[in-house]
Amino acid sequence: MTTNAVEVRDLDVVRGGHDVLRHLDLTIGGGVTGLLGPSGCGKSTLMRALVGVQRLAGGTVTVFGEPAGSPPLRDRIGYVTQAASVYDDLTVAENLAFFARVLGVGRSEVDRAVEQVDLGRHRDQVVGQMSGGQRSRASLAVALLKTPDLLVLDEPTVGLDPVLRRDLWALFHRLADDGAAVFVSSHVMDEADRCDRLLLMREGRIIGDGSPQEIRQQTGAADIEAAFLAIVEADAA
Ligand SMILES: Nc1ncnc2c1ncn2[C@@H]1O[C@H](COP(=O)(O)OP(=O)(O)OP(=O)(O)O)[C@@H](O)[C@H]1O
Repeated sequence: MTTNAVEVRDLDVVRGGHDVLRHLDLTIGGGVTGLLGPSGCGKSTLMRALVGVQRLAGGTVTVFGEPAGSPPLRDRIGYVTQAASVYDDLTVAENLAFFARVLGVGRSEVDRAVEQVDLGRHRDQVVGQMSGGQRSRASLAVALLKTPDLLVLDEPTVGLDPVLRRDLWALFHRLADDGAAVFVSSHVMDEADRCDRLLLMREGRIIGDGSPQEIRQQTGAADIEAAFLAIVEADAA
C-alpha cells in the first residue's frame, strides 16, 4: 500500500470570484479517508483538484508522485461524481461493456467490477429501473474497471437508506483492504465513524484530522457532530 497517495501543498482555488480553498495542506494515505463538511464548504472542489479537473490558483497537488491530472495517472484514479455516470436506458452489463470499450479493458475486468460492487444478479437490469444504491454501485463499477489505486468518491451515499449506506461503506473498506486508497466525501456526520481517518472541512479549510476516535477524544465530544461544533467554536475564539 502506498503511504501517501496524495500530497496537497498550499492549495488555493478560486471559483466564481470567491476563494473556495485557502492554503490547503493535506496528505492522503491508504485505507478509507472521509472528507466531511457542510454543503458548499469545498469538498467537491478539493476532489476535482485531486483528479486534475480543477484550475488551481496556487499550490500543488501530487498524486502517486505525479502532478494531478497528468497522463500517467489516468489509469490509476477512479472518480465518481455526484451525478450518476451510467446510462439509464442501458443495462448494467451494457453500460460496463460500453465503458470497457472506451477504456480499452477486457471482459474479465467487467465481470470483476460487477462482482466487486455485488451487482452480479442485476447485470441484465436496465439502470433506470434500479434503486439509488444499485445505480451508485453501477457508477462505482465503471470507476473500478481500471483497478484504480486511488478512488475518489463524491458523496456516494447521498439520498440512500441506512442499509444501502452500510453496504456501500462495507464495499469501500473491501476496496481499501485490496490496496486502494479510498477518499470519500459526505455531508452526513453520522457516516464519520465508518472512516479510518476523518478530515473535517469548513469554508475551504481542514479544521480536524484524525481517526474518529482521536477527533472525539481531542474535543471531549460524544459524537463527531458535537466534535465538529467544538472545533468550529475553538477556531472562532
Ligand atoms: N461552477 C461553479 N462556479 C462558481 N462557483 C462554484 C461552482 N461550483 C461550486 N462553486 C462554489 O464553490 C464553493 C464550494 O463548492 P463545492 O461544490 O466544492 O462544495 P461541496 O462542499 O462539495 O458542497 P456539496 O456538499 O453541496 O456538494 C461553493 O461556495 C460554491 O458556491
